[in-house]
Amino acid sequence: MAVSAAAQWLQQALLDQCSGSSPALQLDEGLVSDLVSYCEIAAPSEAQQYLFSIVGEEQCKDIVTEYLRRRGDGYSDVFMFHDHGREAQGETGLHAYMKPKEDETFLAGSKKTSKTIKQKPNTPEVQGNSPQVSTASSKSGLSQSSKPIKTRGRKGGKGITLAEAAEGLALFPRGGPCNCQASRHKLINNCLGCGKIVCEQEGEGPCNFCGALVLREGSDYAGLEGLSMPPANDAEAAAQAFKDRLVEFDRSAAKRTTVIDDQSDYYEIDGNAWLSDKEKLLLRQRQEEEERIEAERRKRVVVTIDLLGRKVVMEDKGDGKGNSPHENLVLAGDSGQSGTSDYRIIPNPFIDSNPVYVGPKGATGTKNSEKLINQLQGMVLDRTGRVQHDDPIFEAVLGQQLGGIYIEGEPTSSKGWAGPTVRGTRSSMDDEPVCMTDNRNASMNGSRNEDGRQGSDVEKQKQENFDICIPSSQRSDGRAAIMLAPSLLDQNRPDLALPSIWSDTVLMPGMVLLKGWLSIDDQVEIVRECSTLGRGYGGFYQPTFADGRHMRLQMMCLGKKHWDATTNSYVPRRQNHDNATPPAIPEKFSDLVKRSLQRAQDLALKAGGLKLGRKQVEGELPNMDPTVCIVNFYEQTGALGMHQDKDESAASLKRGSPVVSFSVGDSGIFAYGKERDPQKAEKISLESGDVLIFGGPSRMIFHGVESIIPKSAPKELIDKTNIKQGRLNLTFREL
Ligand SMILES: O=C(O)CCC(=O)C(=O)O
Ligand SMILES: [Fe+2]
Repeated sequence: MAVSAAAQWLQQALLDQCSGSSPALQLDEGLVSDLVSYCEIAAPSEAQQYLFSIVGEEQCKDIVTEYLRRRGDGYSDVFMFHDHGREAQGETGLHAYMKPKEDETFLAGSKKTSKTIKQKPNTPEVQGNSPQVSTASSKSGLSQSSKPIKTRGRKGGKGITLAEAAEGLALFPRGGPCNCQASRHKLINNCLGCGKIVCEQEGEGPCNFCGALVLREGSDYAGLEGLSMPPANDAEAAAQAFKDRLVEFDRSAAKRTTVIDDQSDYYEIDGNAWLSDKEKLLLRQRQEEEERIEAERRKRVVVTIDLLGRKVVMEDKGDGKGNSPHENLVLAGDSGQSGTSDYRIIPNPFIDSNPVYVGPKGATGTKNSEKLINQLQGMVLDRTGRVQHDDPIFEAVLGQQLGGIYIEGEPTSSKGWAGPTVRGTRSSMDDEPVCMTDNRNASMNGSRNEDGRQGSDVEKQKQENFDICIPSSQRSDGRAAIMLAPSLLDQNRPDLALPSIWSDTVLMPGMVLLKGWLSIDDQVEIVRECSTLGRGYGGFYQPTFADGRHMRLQMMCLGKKHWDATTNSYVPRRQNHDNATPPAIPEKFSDLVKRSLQRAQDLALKAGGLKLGRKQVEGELPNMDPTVCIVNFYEQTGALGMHQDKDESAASLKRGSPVVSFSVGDSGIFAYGKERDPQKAEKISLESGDVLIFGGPSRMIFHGVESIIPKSAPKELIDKTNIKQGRLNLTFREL
């Protein structure tokens, strides 16, 4: 092995110190040789320190100085004696690797002595990003050269093994210390000594904190494969292969891992430090798009508020591709009139029975009613008569009768819903009658004919008067009357706890109720006859009191005279309205009156005989031959205030000639008593077919009709006559 001249000089200088009679040193030749060998591989400062500690500073100070000078590796005395142990830093700003103290953990299994790197001024020892081996020899032997050595297995000297790096034989490109923890600069690796996260700013090399070597994964500097010894046997080879697999698995774990960040669902955009501006913009756009889609979806929800059913129904109309079957569907008449109508209505999708179109033909009646009907043409009602929406015209007719309006479809049963058996308000009869209905007949005042009605006038009158039934012209095609449901006020009105009367009853002396005495056939005949008469000359009209108030009913008089509401008297002509003479009382009616009176007299006799112990009953319920009949038709809101029937002749009244009253159609709450005060009155329900007779001692009772019970008429009667909702009453008297 070649030995440098400096080493030879040092060896000789030390041996000289050991020779002579009084040698300064007592070292044998072998020891001196080892000492020189070590100095040759050590850095100048270490060699100096080594010699001082072995030989003694006093003895070998000059020798060391000369030896180092002879080595000629560029270190100045100043450096050697004053900068010992300090990390060398060249003009390139690169750090030389310094081995940690021996008691510190460095690289597993490495206990090499560190070497301080000699750095020549203005001579970069590191080129590019690759470290170069410093001027040092490998441990295997002393190097004669101060030039960088080439590493094993690497061409061009650009790479070193890990072992060499661990020995401190490499210079690494280093930046200044950085604590970004790889958030600003890319990651090099974690320091295995202290855990510090080393970034590219710091670069590979000794950890700035603890000095342990930190290399990036797969570093060119770290020839791990070069370090590994070939396996000694198969078991070791298998173990190494297994280790390599585990290490590879660990290294590629990040690539195989999919991170699902739930929080990103909530679009924490602005406050998210991990997003770039571009990513934020992208996420914001995506968020807006999703919000827009959601808003569109919500718009497609249909909400139906069913007031009567007391429920709110929501229907999602789906994805918008397929509309609801009801959407945009406008019900139309036969001729497609909906296309031209101003009142097209989208039907309620949640009612079982679809609404139907109001036919073009309205009811016969006054101009006002015709106008109303005309307005309703083209509108859509459901079969119950419920209005499909809040059109003002519909609202206008809600509180009124839709007389004469027909809808297409099956006939509607008036028993379609169940109303209470008895209901009414106390207040309705407190005062004198007040008009609560429309003035549909008011226009008739203008057509008053002083001369009475004859010929064509009569025909004209037939078209104009009120009809208690649905007109026959509209019946033939099976159309059914619109049945307006009772108002909420009606529905919620507390029922009066009236005693039910199921059979013929003597209510008081001279007052007898014949329950259901009129057969259905009788009732049908009465309705048909009154409908015909009512529409004709001298037929129905709405009377007006002297003070201008309208009675809440339709009236016509039959027989000898007409009752005048303005004068409370019987007159031959309807001078207060159209000067018509009253139609005659049909024979059939008179016959029914006589027969029913006979029955009532029988009952009164029995009751009177039992109650009063008298055998003479003639004074209690006399016979009567009807000469006049007042026919009243009460619509749903109709009523009649408390009154006495005292306009007949004095003789008739004195005799107690009875009033015979037939009730047909909807039931009515009938109040009666000895006083006008309705609060003190008895109340009974007069139902279709009932006959009430009051005469004799009861002839002058106060009585009135408090209210009408909607839809309480017998279905058979409606089916056979198409009578409108309301109550028909006929009172027969003898003048
Ligand atoms: O409608 C009724 O039941 C009574 C009618 C009445 O009292 C009358 O017309 O004078
Ligand atoms: Fe009366």
